[in-house]
Amino acid sequence: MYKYLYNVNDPEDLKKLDINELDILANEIRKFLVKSISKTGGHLASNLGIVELTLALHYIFKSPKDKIVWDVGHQAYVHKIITGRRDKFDTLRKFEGLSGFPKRCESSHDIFETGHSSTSISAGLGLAMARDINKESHSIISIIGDGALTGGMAFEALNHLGHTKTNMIVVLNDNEMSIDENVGSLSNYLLKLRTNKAYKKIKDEFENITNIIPKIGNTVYKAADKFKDSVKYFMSEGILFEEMGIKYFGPIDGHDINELIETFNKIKNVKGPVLVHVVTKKGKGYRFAENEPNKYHGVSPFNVEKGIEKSTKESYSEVVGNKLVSLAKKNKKIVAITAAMPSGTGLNKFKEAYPDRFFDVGIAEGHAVTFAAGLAANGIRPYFAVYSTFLQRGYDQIIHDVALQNLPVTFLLDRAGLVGADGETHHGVFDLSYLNSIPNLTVMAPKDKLELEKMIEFSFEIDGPVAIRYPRGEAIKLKNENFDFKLGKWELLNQGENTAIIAIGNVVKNSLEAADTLKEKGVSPTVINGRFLKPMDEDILKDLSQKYKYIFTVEDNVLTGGFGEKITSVLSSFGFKGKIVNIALPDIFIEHGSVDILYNKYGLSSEKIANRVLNELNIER
Ligand SMILES: Cc1ncc(C[n+]2csc(CCOP(=O)(O)OP(=O)(O)O)c2C)c(N)n1
Ligand SMILES: CC(=O)[C@@H](O)[C@H](O)COP(=O)(O)O
Ligand SMILES: [Mg+2]
Repeated sequence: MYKYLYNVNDPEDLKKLDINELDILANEIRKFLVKSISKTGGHLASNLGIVELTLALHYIFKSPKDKIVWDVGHQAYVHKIITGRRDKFDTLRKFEGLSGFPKRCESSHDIFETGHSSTSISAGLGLAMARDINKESHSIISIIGDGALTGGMAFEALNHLGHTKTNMIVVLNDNEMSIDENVGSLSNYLLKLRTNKAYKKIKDEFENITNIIPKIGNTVYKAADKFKDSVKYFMSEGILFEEMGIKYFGPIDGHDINELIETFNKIKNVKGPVLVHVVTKKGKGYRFAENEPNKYHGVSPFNVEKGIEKSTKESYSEVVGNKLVSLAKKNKKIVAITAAMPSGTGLNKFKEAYPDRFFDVGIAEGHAVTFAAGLAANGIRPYFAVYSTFLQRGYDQIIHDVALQNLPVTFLLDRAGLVGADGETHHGVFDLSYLNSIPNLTVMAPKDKLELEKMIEFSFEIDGPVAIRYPRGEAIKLKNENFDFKLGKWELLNQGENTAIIAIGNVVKNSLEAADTLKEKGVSPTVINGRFLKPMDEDILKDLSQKYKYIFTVEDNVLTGGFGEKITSVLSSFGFKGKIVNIALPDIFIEHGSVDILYNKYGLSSEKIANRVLNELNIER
């Protein structure tokens, strides 16, 4: 089935192939990607689009001496395939398997680890500066997508790069898509560059001229630069990158392997910072992904012939989207904000229903937070739906721009807790800790769908900042519902004796199940839904401290600074003499793998919670 794929075990093997053979290899890689990812799940469309670009980079540069730095890293599968990891693709994103992102422990070709967006130019510049300090000689190539380029860090890095005049290559992989449609004025600017044929033609002619002039010292380069400058001023309203001191090359066809190789060959020795603008098609070669690249950005296993079939399960993100739409119908001041994740956060429905009250700011979480603060300072009620892990980008802004002024901004923290296959970079396991210490902020976590809806309604009644965190995946409905919902008041789910389990959010379910198991062993724990992290229910805690010998806390957050540690400190202030056991995630970065496997490994499954209680109580299992 494959003629060349299995012959490439190292980038050097590419160099034995001619252009036609590389083209055939590109098609084989696409087939392999579709077949393999349809079984494991993973990031499909971005990788299908970047095949020729990856081959050309590895063809011209000599990795790992030359350093290839991926932005976000979700599009590094082709790079993994040709750097000796092809045969591990059946383990992709599975527990103890290949990571979905670059990982230094996996290969010397993975220079810099990622998962979050817009880091590649900063990291590349750091590598380049270190190279210069160390007096080494190699190329640094950062590959950034048009979506990732909307992130503030990328601009900060370009600003720095142009100023330093360091030798470094930025490859802009422009497929006109973020996960969803790309947004912003920069995206419009790239469109202009892509479609400005006249500019491209003159630039091509300019490049032809410079190629035939004998290159004597620096003089010709300088003259050519000057000429290029004048063309630039004549033809364009101002080329952003050139104005920043970065030489712009492109746009070039990212599926024409010959053009890519020629371009990289030409620019590899150009002095100073260079940006190569490459135009690609997201989802290239697989009909379904080409037609709906957003749907095929990140996929679960699917049928190759039929494509992805619609899930019948309702996710927490959908619950949020629907609830916000209904709330916004009644309250005209409600607006919704996303940082480039309208589908992921369930805000697409809001976008359709209220396009004028919906804002996609691009991959710009920090900006989104302060933008929300500005809206709130002028009487609007913003709801910013964002993945827990990405809100880490807006931490100072939450403190400085929102909480300090006690502004009514609601943060909807999606993908809180363990997310599974994306691993270390994407688990939302720090939010309870990082939000806990912020004054004025109310922090809640629902145990299920109905409580999440209630919390969203409730947040509108609070005249100050609110954060609600909820997990990735299917929204569950538990039996116990007590909507006597008051600020800072917890919910008693199960009245027991001697022992209490206080759980927050997604692990309330596991704690209830653990209590059922424990009953069979003669232990009857009280189970409490600790729905508010902040403020805490000190009345319940006081009561427990007087009546109970053992108190267990359960959270899908790191132990340090989280729910359990806070309860421990409140209980000790009440002079609690019994034993407190905090069940939480350890002080390490949690690897990728299914949530069930990770819950089991880290003691958060119902079985592991029950066993822990029995162990502490010295009761045989
Ligand atoms: C800080 C941060 N916010 C959001 C995301 C989610 N995210 C992952 S990939 C992506 C789109 C990236 O678009 P682009 O760089 O153009 O790459 P493409 O998938 O189009 O190849 C987004 C928004 C992220 N990884 N990091
Ligand atoms: C690479 C990235 O950050 C996103 O594509 C992320 O993997 C999406 O995660 P979900 O599948 O949870 O939406
Ligand atoms: Mg893109």
